[in-house]
Amino acid sequence: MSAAVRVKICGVNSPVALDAAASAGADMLGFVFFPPSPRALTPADAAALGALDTGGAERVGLFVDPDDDAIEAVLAALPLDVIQLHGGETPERCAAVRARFGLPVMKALGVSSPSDLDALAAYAPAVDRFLLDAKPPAGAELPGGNAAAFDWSLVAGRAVPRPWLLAGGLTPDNVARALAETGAPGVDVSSGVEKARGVKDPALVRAFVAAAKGN
Ligand SMILES: O=C(O)c1ccccc1NCC(=O)[C@H](O)[C@H](O)COP(=O)(O)O
Repeated sequence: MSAAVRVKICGVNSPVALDAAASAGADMLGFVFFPPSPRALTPADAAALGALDTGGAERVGLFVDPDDDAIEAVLAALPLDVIQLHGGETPERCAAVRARFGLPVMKALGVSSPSDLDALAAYAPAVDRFLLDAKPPAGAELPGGNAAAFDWSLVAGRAVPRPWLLAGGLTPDNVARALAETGAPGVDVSSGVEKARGVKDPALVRAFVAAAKGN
């Protein structure tokens, strides 16, 4: 029997969203610390959410090319279980963040061609997990969370040297097919469970987790 699919709901930015994801059985809750995002939290917002029960889900803090002070400020407000780096961080920077904060690092890599996966080998010693995502479409304002999918055949059956999540354009309607076609051990979603940009829909969150976990 294959291991249970791990599910991350990203862009959790309200008590309603947190409760929906936690009660649906999400394994990871993503908190965005990138001010231009409509999903972004301030450290004060994070402190309020940090008081809520995650139901055992890991708290993942998402940063884009952060300096150490930015991560410090968040950690002072909200204990994190994982740091997601979603910018142009080098393997050396990922290793430095992991050493400085003593937390697992999940590195997001954009995928649009086979050669993008060559970077996995260089990052593997420096990180604990990968998130394989679509590259931002032309003109996008955000490096992620754009409801854009990539060609799943690029990662189908691929030996990824760390636990990983498939991301980009997933929805309750396509996640089971994405898992079947790629063999990914886990999935990440943001836009596909929103009723408006930056606003999670509890019913879509429940439907996504159920579809990903085969319930
Ligand atoms: O979601 C954001 O607002 C965001 C902002 C800046 C960098 C990354 C961001 N999201 C990264 C994620 O992990 C998303 O969940 C991932 O890109 C998938 O997004 P979507 O295609 O919208 O499901």
